Amino acid sequence: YKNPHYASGRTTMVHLFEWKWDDIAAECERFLGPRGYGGIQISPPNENLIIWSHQRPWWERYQPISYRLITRSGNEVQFANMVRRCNDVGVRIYVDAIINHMTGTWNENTGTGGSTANFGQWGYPAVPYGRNDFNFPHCVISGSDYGCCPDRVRNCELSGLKDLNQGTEYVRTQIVNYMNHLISLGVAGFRIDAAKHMWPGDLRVIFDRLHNLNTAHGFPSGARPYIYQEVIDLGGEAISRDEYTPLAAVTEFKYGMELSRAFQRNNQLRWLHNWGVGWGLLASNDALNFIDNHDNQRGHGAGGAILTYKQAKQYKGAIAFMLAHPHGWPQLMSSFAFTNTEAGPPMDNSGNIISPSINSDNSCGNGWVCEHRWRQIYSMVAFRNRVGNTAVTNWWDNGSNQIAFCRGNQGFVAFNNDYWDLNQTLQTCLPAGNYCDVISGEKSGSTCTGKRITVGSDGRASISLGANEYDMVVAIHAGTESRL
Ligand SMILES: O=C(NCCCOc1c(-c2ccc(O)c(O)c2)oc2cc(O)cc(O)c2c1=O)[C@@H]1CCCN1C(=O)/C=C/c1ccc(O)c(O)c1
Repeated sequence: YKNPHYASGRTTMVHLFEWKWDDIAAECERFLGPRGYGGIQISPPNENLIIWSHQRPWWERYQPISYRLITRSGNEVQFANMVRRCNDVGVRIYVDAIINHMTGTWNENTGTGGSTANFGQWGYPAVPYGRNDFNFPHCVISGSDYGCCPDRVRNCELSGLKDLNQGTEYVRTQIVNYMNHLISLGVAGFRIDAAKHMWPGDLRVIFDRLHNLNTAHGFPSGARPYIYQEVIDLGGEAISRDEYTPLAAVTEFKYGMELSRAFQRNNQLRWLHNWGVGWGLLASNDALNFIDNHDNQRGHGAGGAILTYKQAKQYKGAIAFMLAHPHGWPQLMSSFAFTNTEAGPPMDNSGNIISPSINSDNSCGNGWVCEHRWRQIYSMVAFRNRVGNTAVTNWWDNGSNQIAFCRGNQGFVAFNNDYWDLNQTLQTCLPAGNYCDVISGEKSGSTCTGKRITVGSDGRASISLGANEYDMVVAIHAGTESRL
């Protein structure tokens, strides 16, 4: 369950938060496929409760009312079409699976597919679920439970959401059928939302009943779904992510928390020379890493001040480091712009999501940020694809916030987060020749729109990175995007 099954040469997933299925299919064909992205995490495709009382908040999609594939992102036909078109261009689809709970209790009780529910009776007729399918006695998790009481964290309601009992055969069957239906449609795996709130033993039973991936979508026979479990664990809680790593991969919230600290100068970059398990991070193959995600980019997630698109220069620096460093499997966030942390995606006054527009400079409009279309970010995806599993070598730093390192003889990257310029002749480990810096520009024919870097026969090059430049990174590699 720890292999993403990316098409060969691809390494990186992007979370297209709240995108519609037709728009994702188009983005696979016009951008993500050609640019070498490996996969997409999509928003929950199952029917969710409509919550107008909070103006359709982003978190209404985390309140299931059934497992029917009908949401504001589209219906089952559009879902299947998206998976087919993305797999056909080498881009995998991972489903955000909300299997811990159903809805909270609201005045509104209609779902995005028209299903209704009876919250007071724990009645979800569109599944169907009834009172016996939920944990008993009724209890709600309180803040102090996280530190003392694993049973309550698993058996009580998370923020008032009806808490399913995955210990019964009936509930397991409903969940497994939902996930196997998605596998039959060609998805490559799942994010298990709120995994901390479910018993590892129940999850193991559920995972082991999942079918192999669908070979008609290009997966090798016998391929198991890629599963990454959302376990927010920054330490100090009774439940540890180590209970979940024997099962499948786990979201590594420490990754983004520590890199956000470092790139905001609360830690010197030089300390990143041993980035990895030396920092208390999960083992590389167990870790799904990210700088920000849909929850902590809104500040109520774990870990304090997380870098987001709003702090663009530092954010691109942290993203570049994540993509340049071999540790773990990276996930990029692709957001809609927000100031209100409850707000849902751009929508018309009937509540329909407005599609991203694509500007002439390839950026997005209509309120979509499209970080995955930022040159500095997609260029580092190509860098990561190129350098493969080569090792970090020739680490250099200035004892402060200027660092540089090689990836085998395939790539070289340098960072300057000091208040003074970086001007050094450094070992790039690359073959002699001329390279375009893929951060300040890109290769255009036989010229560079940004910096041009000449590597000598000794592999050394003169690297300059001003403290006040637009970006704090220089990156060159042996691939066609950089090498002249
Ligand atoms: O203040 C809120 N919630 C209480 C504090 C956050 O607790 C939640 C956590 C949570 C937070 C921290 C933890 O350590 C933890 O174990 C769980 O996970 C969820 C997962 C869901 O599928 C749906 C939810 O409503 C939540 C949730 O409310 C607002 C209003 C309701 C949704 N929500 C939110 O803030 C929604 C947050 C949310 C939604 C989806 C997620 O995947 C997620 O990680 C967080």
